[in-house]
Amino acid sequence: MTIEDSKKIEQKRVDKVADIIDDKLEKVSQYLEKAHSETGNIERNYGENTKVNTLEVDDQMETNASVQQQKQLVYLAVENENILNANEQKLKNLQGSPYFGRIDIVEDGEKDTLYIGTSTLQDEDGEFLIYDWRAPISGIYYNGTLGKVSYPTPNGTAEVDLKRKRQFQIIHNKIKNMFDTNETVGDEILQSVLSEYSDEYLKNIVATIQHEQNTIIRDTHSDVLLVQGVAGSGKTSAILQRVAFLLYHSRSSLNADQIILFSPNKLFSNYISEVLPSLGERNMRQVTLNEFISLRLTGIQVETLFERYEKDEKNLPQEMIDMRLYKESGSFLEDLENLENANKNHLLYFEDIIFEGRPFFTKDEISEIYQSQNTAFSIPDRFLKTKNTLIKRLKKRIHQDRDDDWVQAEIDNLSDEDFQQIITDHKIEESTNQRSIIAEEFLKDRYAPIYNALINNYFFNPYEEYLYLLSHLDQDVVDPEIWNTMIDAIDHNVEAHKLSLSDSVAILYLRDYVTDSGINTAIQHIFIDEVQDYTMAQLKYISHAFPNAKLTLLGDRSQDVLTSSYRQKDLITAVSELFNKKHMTTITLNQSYRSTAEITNFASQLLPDTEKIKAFSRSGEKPEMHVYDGETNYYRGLKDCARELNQKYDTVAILTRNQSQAEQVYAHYGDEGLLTLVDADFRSVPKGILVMPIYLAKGLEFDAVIAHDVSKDNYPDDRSRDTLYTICTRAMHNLTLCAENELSPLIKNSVQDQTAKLQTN
Ligand SMILES: Nc1ncnc2c1ncn2[C@@H]1O[C@H](COP(=O)(O)OP(=O)(O)OP(=O)(O)O)[C@@H](O)[C@H]1O
Repeated sequence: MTIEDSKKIEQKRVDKVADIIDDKLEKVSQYLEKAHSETGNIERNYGENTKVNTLEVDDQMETNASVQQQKQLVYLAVENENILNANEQKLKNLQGSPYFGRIDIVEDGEKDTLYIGTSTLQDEDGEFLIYDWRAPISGIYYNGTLGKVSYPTPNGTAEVDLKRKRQFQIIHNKIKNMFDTNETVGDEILQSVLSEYSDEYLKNIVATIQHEQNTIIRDTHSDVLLVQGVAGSGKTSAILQRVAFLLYHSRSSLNADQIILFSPNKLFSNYISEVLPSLGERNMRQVTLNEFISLRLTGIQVETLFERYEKDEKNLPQEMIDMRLYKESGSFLEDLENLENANKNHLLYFEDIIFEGRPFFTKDEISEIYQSQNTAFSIPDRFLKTKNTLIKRLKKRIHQDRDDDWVQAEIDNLSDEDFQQIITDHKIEESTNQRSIIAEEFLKDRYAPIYNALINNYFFNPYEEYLYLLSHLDQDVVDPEIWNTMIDAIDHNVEAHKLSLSDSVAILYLRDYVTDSGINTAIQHIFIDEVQDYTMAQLKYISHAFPNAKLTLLGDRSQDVLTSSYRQKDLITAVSELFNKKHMTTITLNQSYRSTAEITNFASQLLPDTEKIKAFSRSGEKPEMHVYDGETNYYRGLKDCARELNQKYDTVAILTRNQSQAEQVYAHYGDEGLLTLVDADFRSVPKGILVMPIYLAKGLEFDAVIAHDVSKDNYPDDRSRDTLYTICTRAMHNLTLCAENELSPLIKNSVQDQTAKLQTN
């Protein structure tokens, strides 16, 4: 049979499946409409008073049985609607492009043909028209070459003979491309996908997942999965496909709320937000490291990495580097904990508990309770016993105070309604001492802030404790005098309610340890993108805060924009040392997909020989270097260049080293309407000509990139390598580097090697 004949047969099948999808969609829409009006009816039946909040079903508030029953009905109706909505979304995702792969297999002598798409579809008889890409057997499509292959089943590994692997590109239900291949997923389809222009949102890669990426996506065994992947190798894409895979794999025990992705910034969060919905799944929770820490340290302004980077001198003094490296290491946290344990007689720093402007429990009273605990117990145990004693004393006070005159007077002053409310709220029955019971409940409400303060451990001052430990730490990192100056600086900072990231993490770790709190056992998976920006202390804290979570860490040691000026250890080595007690798998991705081969080869030259990138065979224009004589020429040239590129490409990003350079470009531009200055408050990346510092463009990609001022002054030496590399690798189709006067030594060779074209102006 010719390929054309096969294509006709395949097209017929696409038409048939497309009709079935349309039919199913219509039915689901009808069911949905019905379900929606049913939910409305149930709600309306009970009127405003019993109206139930369907978003936040708070069981404690309403105890009334009929309301509970009502809630259950609404809950079921909403659940039903949710299921239908999810179904509808899945069918919509299949519409127009129902599948992308086909495998022909022989299993136990029986032939079978399977089509693979974003979700399962069955016909009326239960026949599978499409297999979900995450089904165990679909793994063959991504991993196996023709011949004998195996896949996991609940009863062990099954073997099949893979006879054919076919890929489709189906657009608007028409087969645009169709190939039989022996490879993971052949170049033709990838070529076509990768040559598309950039979008506001990252797309899923489900149809073209590559072998190595598939290993990351389908890993279910590792406690820590570390991926070192070159720029554009699909790390972020793999994370999102992996989340979708895990949700399918552990459907009954895992939901999207039990997964957290630590992402670099808000722009990035928005950029990736469409991938999971396009795969029929809900988005996981997303948080930046700063948000995560700030939430746990209320009232403190935690310095962001970006802020610190902006402030950092290019040449940090060696002592500063040494202190930073120590305070960012996992062993720093261990040293603090060990020191805390070493002196059994050390008195923790306690705080008065203030109620209505006066100490309710003084720190002397609290200290006395703590000191009366047997020192044979651990610090967290003694702390807990102290807390329990305080709670008991509070209860006793409530019991004692209830007959006090002021309490009785306050009760007398209660309105009838409030009085009655206490009786109803606390189900107080009529009895001789009803009034005392009411007084007690009244006091409980009144003293609730004290109870809260005790429960939240506000009587412990972790800041003072941290400063104390720092000043007693037997460190040999720097001169004691310099160390003490650093402690004084933190002290000042705390007074101004400010903290650096590394101090915040240490304080949180210490607070959690002493108070035995801060742990979230519900989270099952933590994903960290751009892990090269994290310190080992931060990773240690995250893994301590989520003890049941498996970690997937993805990064690129060569994109260490924020700390390359002083970081020394290799990412893989450092992470492996930190998690040496856990089952860890490391995967390396060397192939880049984002950029044309010309751009990738150029960027690759910036890296040491051992770290070369494999370019994908998509060719385009050679990167250009424009050198201008003097500032006026430079900015005029930069502007012309951006305008010219914008005629061909929707998004042209001028990327700078830092915020002030971005502002400088913006100021020189004059014609403001033509250029958008993107800052940390942006939630999405607009089209047109943009200017932004590279750290905000982390993880993003643009059709065309202009690297701003790649001169000798701006990128003088090796320490600028990571920044320049990260800038260059954001470009998909076109890369232009502009410099004033003299080119940076980092790229001078590229002209001789002819990986870039030089143009002097
Ligand atoms: N298997 C694939 N099929 C199609 N496109 C892919 C594939 N892998 C990666 N890509 C594309 O390559 C580009 C880069 O992918 P992604 O952003 O996931 O890489 P990354 O490793 O996170 O990059 P970086 O570290 O540079 O931010 C994206 O446009 C993505 O869609």
